[in-house]
Amino acid sequence: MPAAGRRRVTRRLRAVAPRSHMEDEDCPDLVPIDVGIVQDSEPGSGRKIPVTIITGYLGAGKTTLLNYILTEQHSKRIAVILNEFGEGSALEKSLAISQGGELYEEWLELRNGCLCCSVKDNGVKAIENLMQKRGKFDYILLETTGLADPGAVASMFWVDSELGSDIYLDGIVSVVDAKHGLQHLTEEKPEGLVNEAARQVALADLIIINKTDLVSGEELNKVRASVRSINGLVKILETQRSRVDLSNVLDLHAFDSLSGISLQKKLENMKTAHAHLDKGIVTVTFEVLGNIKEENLNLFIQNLLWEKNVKDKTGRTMDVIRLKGLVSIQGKSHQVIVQGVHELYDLEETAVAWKEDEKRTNRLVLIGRNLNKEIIKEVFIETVSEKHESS
Ligand SMILES: Nc1nc2c(ncn2[C@@H]2O[C@H](COP(=O)(O)OP(=O)(O)OP(=O)(O)O)[C@@H](O)[C@H]2O)c(=O)[nH]1
Ligand SMILES: [Zn+2]
Repeated sequence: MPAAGRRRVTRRLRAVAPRSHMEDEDCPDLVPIDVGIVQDSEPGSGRKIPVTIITGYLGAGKTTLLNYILTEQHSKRIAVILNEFGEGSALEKSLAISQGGELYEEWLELRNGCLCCSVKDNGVKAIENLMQKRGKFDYILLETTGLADPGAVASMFWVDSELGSDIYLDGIVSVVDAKHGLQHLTEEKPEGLVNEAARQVALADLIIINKTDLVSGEELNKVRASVRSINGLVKILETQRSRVDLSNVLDLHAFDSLSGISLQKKLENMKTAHAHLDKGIVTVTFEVLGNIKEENLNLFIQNLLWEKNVKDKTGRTMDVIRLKGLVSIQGKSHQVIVQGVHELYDLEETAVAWKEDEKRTNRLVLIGRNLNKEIIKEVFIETVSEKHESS
């Protein structure tokens, strides 16, 4: 990999990251593609390429989903990065040759216009490699290893997206095994450890419950209910052999202001999940009327995500994995969308204007552990009503 062109995440951060994240040595930075001159002369080349992260527990059907997409006729030019960790039915045509300890991915061009390669790592290097083939594809699908934390991978793209990178994070899709998913999701982990399967569901913008051929309707209902109790916001599809309408997977715009309108509908229709007493991941949602100051909102979010000083009744830290919301910021005529993944978050004005006769309001959804709706709402009200001197 060329050292030239490497850039640290240091300026123009849209997604706000605490310092600890920025200094995280485990977080490989993406190499921005050198398109400077070409960009202006070639029509459409300035368009950013969406990346969808495909996650899901070991053997759930991620590779099956990507193979399906690769072999379907769909007039889309999709670059697919398969994770070859599991044996599965990965396209064996693709090669990953180890040379001097470094992996070199070979990209295969398929008959339907798609590109494919398989990798052993988290796939970020494969994307760098792929970007040298710009113009040959319009979309990137990235399979992560079954035990990966998709939040870490997502954060990399998200932070990078405003740094002149040519890609942006479109959404996180999680494949859940209908047969074994319930067992994975409800498995108790020692205190302090996160259940990876549940985390993948918590972070997802779309859930595909796969292998429905292996379960009864009753079992399927249980898996669906378990998924829903973890993530009250996510869209759920059910499949066999991961056969899914591509339009449901691509272009979710889950991380940009375009998702504001669909988020609004979801928030309005959302029923608050029952308060679970267990240690599992849950979704809580609350609404507070009024107009808030941006700096106060920042303070609230940073206390929650960075300082982690919001505790539940028993003193346990509320651990927020995913945060979404639509809020009313003083001085802004449009609704503002809040997005958070782990410690990164971002505020962006949407295209939806507050109507004159409309009550301005703030709706927030949090997915994570040890969340207590009443306490969070109280802390929110306290924080946004405090008079913090603005400069
Ligand atoms: N019965 C049944 N088997 C399926 C279905 N979808 C996938 N499989 C099988 O399940 C196994 C695992 O599928 P993969 O697509 O490799 O799963 P994966 O999530 O990529 O697995 P890892 O990469 O190892 O984590 C394969 O043998 C598939 O053929 C389905 O809908 N029904
Ligand atoms: Zn796989």
